Amino acid sequence: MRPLPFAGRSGRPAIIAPLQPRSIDELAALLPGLEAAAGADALEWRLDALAALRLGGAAGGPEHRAVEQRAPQVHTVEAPTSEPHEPRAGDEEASRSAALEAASAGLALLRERCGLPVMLTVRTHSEGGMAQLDDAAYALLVEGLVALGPDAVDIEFRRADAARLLARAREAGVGGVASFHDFARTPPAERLVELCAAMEGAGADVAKFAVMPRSRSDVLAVLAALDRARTRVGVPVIGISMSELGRATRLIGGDFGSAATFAALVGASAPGQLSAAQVGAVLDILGETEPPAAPPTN
Ligand SMILES: O=C1C[C@@](O)(C(=O)O)C[C@@H](O)[C@@H]1O
Repeated sequence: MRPLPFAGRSGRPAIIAPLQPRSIDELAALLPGLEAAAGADALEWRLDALAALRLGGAAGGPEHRAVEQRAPQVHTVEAPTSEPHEPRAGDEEASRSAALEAASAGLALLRERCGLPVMLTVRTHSEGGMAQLDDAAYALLVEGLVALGPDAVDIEFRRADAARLLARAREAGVGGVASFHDFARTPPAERLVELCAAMEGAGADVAKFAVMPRSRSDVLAVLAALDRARTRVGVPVIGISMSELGRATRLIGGDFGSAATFAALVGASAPGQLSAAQVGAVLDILGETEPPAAPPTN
C-alpha cells in the first residue's frame, strides 16, 4: 500500500478530490477529466453514490436534492430529503456484493489510468451520505473494502465496530482514516480535540472531522481544535468547517495543522468545497517562502 500523501505537521496539506460515480461506467467517464486536471494528491471514491448502495440499495430510491454547486461539477452534491425506504430482505447482501464488485473493478481502473492513491469511503445517511446501513451491514462492507487493498479506507468513528475495523485495516496494511461528521453544528474545540485523541487511541492512522458552523466562532473553533491537536494528537488530523461560512478552513487549515483538504476535480462531495485548482493556487501562495519583490521605485 502507498501511504496517502498527508502532510506532516507543518507541510502543505494534501488535496484529496472526491469522486461520486453511480456506476463503473460513470467512473470510466470521469477518467479523462481526472487525467486532464492536475492538482489533486489523492482521490476519495465515495462508494455511497453507487446505485447499489444509495439508501439501502434502492436503485432509483427517494428524491435527492442538490445542496451546493460551487466547484466545477459533473455531479452535484446531494443529500437525502426523505426517509430512506426499508430495504427488502436479501437486498443487503446483493447490494454489498454489487458494491464490492464495482469497487474492485474501479480500483483496478483507477490504478491503471490515474495513478493517484485512492481512499474508499462509504458515507452513511447518519453522517450526511447516501447509504443507509446498520452497524453490522456497514462493518461487513468496510471489511470487504479493506480486503481489496485500497491505499486507505474511511471508517465512521461512531460505528459500533470502528476500533475493530481500524485494527482490521492496520493488519491489512490499509490506511485507516477515522471520520466524524456533524451536519447540524460544531462541537466545542476541546471536544473536537478529544475526539481526535480518541480516534488515535482506537488505532486510527488519521483522525478526520467535518462539522457545520452556525457562526464565525464555530469556524474559529475548528481552527483552534486543529492547532491544539498539533501537540495533543499523535496522528495526522484533518479538520473542516463545512459550507460557505467555513470554507476558509479548506484553504488555511494547513497552517493550523490540517494534514489534508478536500477539493473538487469533477464534482464536490460536501458543502463549501472549492475546486482543486482554486485550493492549489492558494496553497502555492501560502507555501511561498520568498517575500514578494519590492515595488519599483521611481
Ligand atoms: O470526510 C470528508 C470530508 C468532506 O465531508 C468535506 O467536508 O470535504 C467530504 C467527504 O467526501 C469526505 O469523506
